[in-house]
Amino acid sequence: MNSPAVEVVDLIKRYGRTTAVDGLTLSAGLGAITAILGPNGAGKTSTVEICEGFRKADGGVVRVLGLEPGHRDLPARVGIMLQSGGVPPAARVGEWLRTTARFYARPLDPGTLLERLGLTAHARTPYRRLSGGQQQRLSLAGAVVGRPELVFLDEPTAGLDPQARHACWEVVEELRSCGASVVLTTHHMDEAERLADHVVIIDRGRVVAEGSPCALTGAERQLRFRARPGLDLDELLAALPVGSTAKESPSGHYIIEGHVGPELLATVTAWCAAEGVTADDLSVERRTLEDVFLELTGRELR
Ligand SMILES: Nc1ncnc2c1ncn2[C@@H]1O[C@H](COP(=O)(O)OP(=O)(O)OP(=O)(O)O)[C@@H](O)[C@H]1O
Repeated sequence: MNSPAVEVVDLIKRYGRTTAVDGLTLSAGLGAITAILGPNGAGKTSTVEICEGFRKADGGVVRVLGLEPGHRDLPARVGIMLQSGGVPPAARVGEWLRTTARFYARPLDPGTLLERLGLTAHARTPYRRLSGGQQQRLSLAGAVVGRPELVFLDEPTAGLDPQARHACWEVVEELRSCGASVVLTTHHMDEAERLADHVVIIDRGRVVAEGSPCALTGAERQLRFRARPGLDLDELLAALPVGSTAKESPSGHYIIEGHVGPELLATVTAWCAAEGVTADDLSVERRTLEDVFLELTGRELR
């Protein structure tokens, strides 16, 4: 069997008294997109930067394409997109990407990549004059131009407009279809749901759940609707089949879980009618990855 693209076992990283990564174990499959999710400060960047060879671990084992991070063969095989920086401020967009491409044996065409990421008109612009989103797109181009076997993307679409996010997703999906492995961190649950084959949720330096987006969200469905805040949910629950749950979160948004079928739907709408409540946006949906994420990691700010 092929070994994974990235394997992390019992990883520990401390900064003084802070244990940022606390016995974390994960593996990112070959040819797959693995998304690492977690609240601020969960240890995502620390973990990824250890895999990239930028930081030293305090314990555990990490293998990247079967090699130790920092191994001299890795730069030619691995692309890295950092959260910021990585391009000299005075470097002109087109020139920098062409120069970067020359380090690799079989690079992608820099001009095509600039076109795909909407940077052609800025080819002669120095990096420091680009907007934040344009800088981000150039960093992505730099990470993939060498046709890497594995690419690490740290929050690749943070701060990008919707058009740029979609362009970025297409580039990442194309990488996978060419057989590359992708490890990305993100705070966008929709991004993970759309792109990832495997999602790893980490909190306080440990893995709290992992699986495909479908496996994590499960087959269970929810009934959701909007109505005036403060409905009497105990009364509604009394009318619902045993085993149902009802919550208002946030104010004026209601979520009913349990055996969501025609009977439950009819009961909820009949109850609303009897109470003179108009249920807006009534829908039956699967739980989202965001629901699962908040359940696992809580709602307090970090
Ligand atoms: N260089 C550092 N020195 C001291 N503490 C650090 C350092 N880098 C990170 N930390 C701490 O380690 C913990 C994990 O940080 P890390 O950046 O890995 O989290 P993260 O999941 O990437 O967060 P975010 O989503 O906010 O980017 C945090 O408590 C952070 O304050």
